Amino acid sequence: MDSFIQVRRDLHKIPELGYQEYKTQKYLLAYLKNLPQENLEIRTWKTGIFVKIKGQSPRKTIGYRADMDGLPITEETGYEFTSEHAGQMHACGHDFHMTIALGLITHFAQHPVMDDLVFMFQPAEEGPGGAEPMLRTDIMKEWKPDLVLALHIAPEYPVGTIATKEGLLFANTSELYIDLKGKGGHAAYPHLTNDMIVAACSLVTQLQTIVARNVDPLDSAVVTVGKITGGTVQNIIAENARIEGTIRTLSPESMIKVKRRLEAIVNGIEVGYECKASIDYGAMYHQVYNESTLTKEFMEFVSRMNEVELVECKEAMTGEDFGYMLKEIPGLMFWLGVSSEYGLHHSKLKPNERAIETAIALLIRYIEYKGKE
Ligand SMILES: CC(=O)N[C@@H](CCC[C@H](N)C(=O)O)C(=O)O
Repeated sequence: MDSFIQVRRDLHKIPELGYQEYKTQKYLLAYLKNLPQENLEIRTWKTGIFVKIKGQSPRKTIGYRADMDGLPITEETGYEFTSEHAGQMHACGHDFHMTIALGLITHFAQHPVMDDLVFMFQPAEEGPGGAEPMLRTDIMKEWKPDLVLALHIAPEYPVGTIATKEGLLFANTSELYIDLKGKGGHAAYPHLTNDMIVAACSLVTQLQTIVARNVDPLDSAVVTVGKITGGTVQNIIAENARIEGTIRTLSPESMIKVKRRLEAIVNGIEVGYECKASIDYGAMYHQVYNESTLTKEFMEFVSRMNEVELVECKEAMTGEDFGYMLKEIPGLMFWLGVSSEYGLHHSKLKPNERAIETAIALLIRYIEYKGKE
């Protein structure tokens, strides 16, 4: 198992943003080429990789997806194996997800398995999204799994915990980019300008009313602004401002309603501040919806294992483009407890590496169990 911890550390050092996972792909390919090749077929797609393992007497194909990209975060973990890429970090556990996939491939490249297995190393989960285009590839059409699995690390659960639920697990998401253009000028002559800093501040405040006043309190939604930029220097009134954020809803219908309300507010800003505004929704992810029968069966399987504790969790407002795979292929995603004081997307996230072994052991047994059906 120490070798997989080393793999995780190697991957942790080289985080790359969506569709720039060149070093990561190279590392994974070099690792895969060192495995016994008899039952293995490897194909690449952009910066992603498909790996097929031939089963002994396949009645179905089991898919497993691992995302590959890091985030634009400056790491502050203090790790000896800290990110070598300034301003980029594996702060969402994709180094774990890939290592666990390699652990499974390593095992099944050397031990017989009944069903065919297809592993997908997927770029750009954090954006702009790699799952949907990967689904449309000819490789995927040829190797399409009959069921598909994925996991996500969960800092809030102790190592040894597996958490999931039937139905909705992760929210619908949409990125949000709003550009405001007004009239800049001298800081001493505000009456001759349309200040986009003031417009942006007002817009951010008004956006908070969507969840507070337009979404049914028994439904749930999130409108988060994560970044504001604008202006040039302290004594010039800003001509431009940009707001970047994300919208989360529990249903695709609520997403449409939230966006209609948001557009009305942005129109109001245009009128009120005599400026121009443009909205770009960027990448949108379909909800992660766990297929009922498979999830029930998986949860029963996990609850029978002494080494792990099963938690039936609530849905979360996180997003995952794995939702697109689950829209077309029955399957499920689950949370893997990694016990970190700091959460996902935090510069100090330190997932406990013992969870790698938990996940590999669990999934080997589950895949073997599915082969006996
Ligand atoms: C598990 C997780 O943290 N996923 C990301 C997905 C990002 C989707 C997209 N870039 C957006 O911000 O809407 C998340 O932030 O939930």
